[in-house]
Amino acid sequence: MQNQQKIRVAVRIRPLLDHEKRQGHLNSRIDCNGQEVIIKEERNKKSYKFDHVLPEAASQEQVFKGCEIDQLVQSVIEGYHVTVFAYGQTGSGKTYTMEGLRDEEGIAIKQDGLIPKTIHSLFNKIKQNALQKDFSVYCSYLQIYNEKIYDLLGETTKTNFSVQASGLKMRWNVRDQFVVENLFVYQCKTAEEVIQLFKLGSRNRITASHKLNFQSSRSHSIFEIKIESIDLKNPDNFITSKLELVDLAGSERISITGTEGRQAKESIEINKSLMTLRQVIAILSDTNNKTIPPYRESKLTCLLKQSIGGNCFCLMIACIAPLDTFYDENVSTLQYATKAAYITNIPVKNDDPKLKIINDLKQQINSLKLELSKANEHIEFLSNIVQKKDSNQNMNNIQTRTNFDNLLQNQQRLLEEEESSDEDANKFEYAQFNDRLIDSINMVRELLLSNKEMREREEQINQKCESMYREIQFLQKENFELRERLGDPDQQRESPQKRPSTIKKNTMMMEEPGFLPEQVTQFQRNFQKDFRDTPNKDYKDSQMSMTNRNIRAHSQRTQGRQLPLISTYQQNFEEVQQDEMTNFGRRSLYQKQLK
Ligand SMILES: Nc1ncnc2c1ncn2[C@@H]1O[C@H](COP(=O)(O)OP(=O)(O)OP(=O)(O)O)[C@@H](O)[C@H]1O
Repeated sequence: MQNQQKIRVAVRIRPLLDHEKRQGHLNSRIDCNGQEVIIKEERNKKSYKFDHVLPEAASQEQVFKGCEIDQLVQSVIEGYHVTVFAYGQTGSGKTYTMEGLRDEEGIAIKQDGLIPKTIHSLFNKIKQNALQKDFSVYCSYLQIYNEKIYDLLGETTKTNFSVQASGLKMRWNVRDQFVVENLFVYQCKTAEEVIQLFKLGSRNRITASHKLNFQSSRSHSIFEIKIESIDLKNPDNFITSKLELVDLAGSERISITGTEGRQAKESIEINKSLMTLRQVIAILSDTNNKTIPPYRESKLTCLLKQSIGGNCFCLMIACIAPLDTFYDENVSTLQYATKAAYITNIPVKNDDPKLKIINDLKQQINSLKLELSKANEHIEFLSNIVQKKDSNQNMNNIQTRTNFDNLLQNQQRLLEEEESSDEDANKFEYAQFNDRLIDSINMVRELLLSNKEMREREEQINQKCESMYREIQFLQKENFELRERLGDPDQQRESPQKRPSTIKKNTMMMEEPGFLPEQVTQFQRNFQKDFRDTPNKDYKDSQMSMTNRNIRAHSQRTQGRQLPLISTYQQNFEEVQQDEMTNFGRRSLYQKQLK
């Protein structure tokens, strides 16, 4: 039975700010009681129930405890993906809730929000589990600004957008996930290192001032903490999980915020992506609606695909600025929060998929070995029976011969007297013994045969296992080389911003440039298929040897290929794609010639 989990929803109502009070704003329409948020409007009295409701007076600590974030951190430690995201209109307190109170430079300095508290909680739990597991922690931080993805810990700074003007690419991977390419990932040993990185990235995040918020986030941000854990007792037990902490940009009405020009364009992009998010939430919350959620329509929903309707534990924090003037926005936020609470996720433990297969195969091998040893025992047992019968018969023969002289006369007499009846009895006994012997031999034969089959199966599994180990080794080597390679530009670049010394890893996604043996076999099979009906054998042979030559040349070329520098990676990747296109073109040509 799969572990189904509804998205948990918390609503936080922020207090009226001093300047709002001075301007005469009031809250006469929104209140809360226990787990309920109450709309006090005369004609439209309504209450909404949520998992957690945090009233105006709730401190940051109370929000952290009230939302049971500690439990979510425990799930990450156990190997589940977790997402916490803040949602609400502009100025409703999302950044305050997630990061804390910001200073003028836009860095959270006081009243730590959920992100710093969660980081501390995570490292406390790592410490508690240190005797059972070895943990590694990696962080990355990105923002989606004007529908482009930027690395907040990479080259980009607020003033320097030319480096990543086109934004980072996103691609779909084999595990059914969207991943961002070339995103910097930093290994961190302590909570302080993670918080330092987080602050560094927050400083790079784009903010602007408008009528509703003097430090409004103009981008959606995703701070990701990836945890790898290895069981110390059983090192094959390798688990990776991630904790995503998301601060969305707030929806805004341009007529109220008074934004113009660049900021107005930002507002449009923010509203567009939030609209897609709302569509996804609406579709997923309605079990009768069979429409496919439009995840692909915005970068935000692509990256939140696993979190909303996927395999994560997810907490949504809906933020409310309870001013009467925001009545419509607040009702809309409450409605979407209610819908989100109907969405079912299926969290799964993230064992490494390759190791999972290897472990399964190992289990199969063990059970086959067990069966084999049982079968061997059977064979031995039956062989013993057959041998015993043989020796018994021999013994009988010897005895008969030894006593033959003594018994001869008596037997002769008895034989003469009862010749016919004795002969019948002996014949019957002999036939019975014969039958049993044949049965036993057949059984032994069957067992030998199944023994042989099992041996072959074991052999196959071993081979599969070996090839997977080889593949893992190859991937590890490639990963190591990438890390090494990424180390260089990092050291060479003189960054004005200090990063922790443990910066080690980069998730730059590399496509395998050479052919895998399976691909070669498949390619040759395709070739055979294409030329199956070609009458001209010489032509077929020459094409076949040309194909083989190309494959050999390609693999020599790609094996000797230097791994590309980050800057030339894209170019090399296109070159590999070009190679593959050429092969594809060649095959199409063969097919045309054939026709
Ligand atoms: N619970 C709270 N207590 C006191 N002040 C708060 C609270 N929540 C928010 N604020 C203040 O309200 C203002 C707006 O908050 P914040 O910037 O977090 O909103 P936001 O939802 O992130 O807005 P945007 O979407 O525009 O980025 C800030 O000055 C913040 O300090």
